[in-house]
Amino acid sequence: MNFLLLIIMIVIVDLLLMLIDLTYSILSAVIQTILRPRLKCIDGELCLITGAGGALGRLFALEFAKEGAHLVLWDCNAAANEQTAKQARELGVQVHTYTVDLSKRQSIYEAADRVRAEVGCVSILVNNAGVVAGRRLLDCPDELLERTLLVNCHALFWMTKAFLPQMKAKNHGHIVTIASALGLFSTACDYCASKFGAVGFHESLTHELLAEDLDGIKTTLVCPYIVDTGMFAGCEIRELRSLIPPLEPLYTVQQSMKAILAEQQMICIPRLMYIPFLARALLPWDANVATYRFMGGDKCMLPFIKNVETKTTNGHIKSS
Ligand SMILES: NC(=O)C1=CN([C@@H]2O[C@H](COP(=O)(O)OP(=O)(O)OC[C@H]3O[C@@H](n4cnc5c(N)ncnc54)[C@H](OP(=O)(O)O)[C@@H]3O)[C@@H](O)[C@H]2O)C=CC1
Ligand SMILES: CC1=C(/C=C/C(C)=C/C=C/C(C)=C/C=O)C(C)(C)CCC1
Repeated sequence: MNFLLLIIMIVIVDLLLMLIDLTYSILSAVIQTILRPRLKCIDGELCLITGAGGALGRLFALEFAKEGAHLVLWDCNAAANEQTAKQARELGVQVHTYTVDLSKRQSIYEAADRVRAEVGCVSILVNNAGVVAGRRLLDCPDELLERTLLVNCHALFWMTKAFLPQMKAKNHGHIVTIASALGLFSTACDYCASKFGAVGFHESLTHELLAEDLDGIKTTLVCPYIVDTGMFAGCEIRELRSLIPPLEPLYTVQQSMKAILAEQQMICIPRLMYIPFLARALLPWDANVATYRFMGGDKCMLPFIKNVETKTTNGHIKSS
């Protein structure tokens, strides 16, 4: 009887402590939103960015360079990657480039070994590379569907397995996942499943680090809406699109940088994207379908898919 009482007391005390933690977390999140959070210094840190030859990857590289971080840039497109490296070197930081195919696990592990031997310990990892097939499910070759999952989702596992051990050894590091608003709510596109996977990976990794009390290793999840980089050229919602225009690439990266340097857990860009995310969880399915239809979210990928089809017919689109 006394033992049962003791257990109940412990649970009540734990519950009270949890409620204090919960209130503190909500209050500090509100205060962080209102006040300017303190940004950490990353001068001299080694930052690896994947997809660094692409639009957002290049801007991330330049922003990290401005903060004084040395760079390791990965991309499958060597020429574009070198172009990013050239611009970053002009900012006075050391830059090392690697041509890596992120859809191949072995290629990731081999490049990671080379980085460790040739450059040193990566302390900031920005998993930015991403692809989309942009076809209707039944029209899409299996290899392209597979590539979306390999690059946008599986690669996150291999990258983390390759670079987390050194971060753990020092209890110091930061792993950034560039996912998407389409990792929080979906529309008709092969890409969504891979980005949902990326969000799930980020969350479970974060829980694992917390459970091991590795509080020196931070994680940040970035979930942008459409960014004007060309990756989703044609994707649009109905006439109301001026309410939610595509994001400027530089704005997207600067907002992401603020979140990373503030060691923020997650950022939706723009904040408006929290609404469909919450609606997905709170409203019945049919209510969500009604809002999708009203906003044009149900068919937003059709013009993009048409674009891809046209380019494919003209032979401009790469299939791997
Ligand atoms: N643009 C948008 O609307 C949004 C983008 N995002 C995410 O942001 C990230 C960056 O997007 P963005 O800059 O627009 O895209 P880009 O296509 O401009 O850049 C992606 C880069 O990754 C490279 N890459 C593709 N596949 C591989 C691979 N297998 N191995 C190594 N590198 C590869 C690409 O090379 P190559 O050009 O040769 O294929 C390219 O240089 C992606 O994760 C994307 O999903 C999130 C929200 C919105
Ligand atoms: C579905 C949907 C919307 C449209 C979202 C779109 C068009 C997102 C595109 C995101 C992209 C391209 C991300 C890339 O990573 C609204 C109108 C916001 C709200 C209703 C539900």
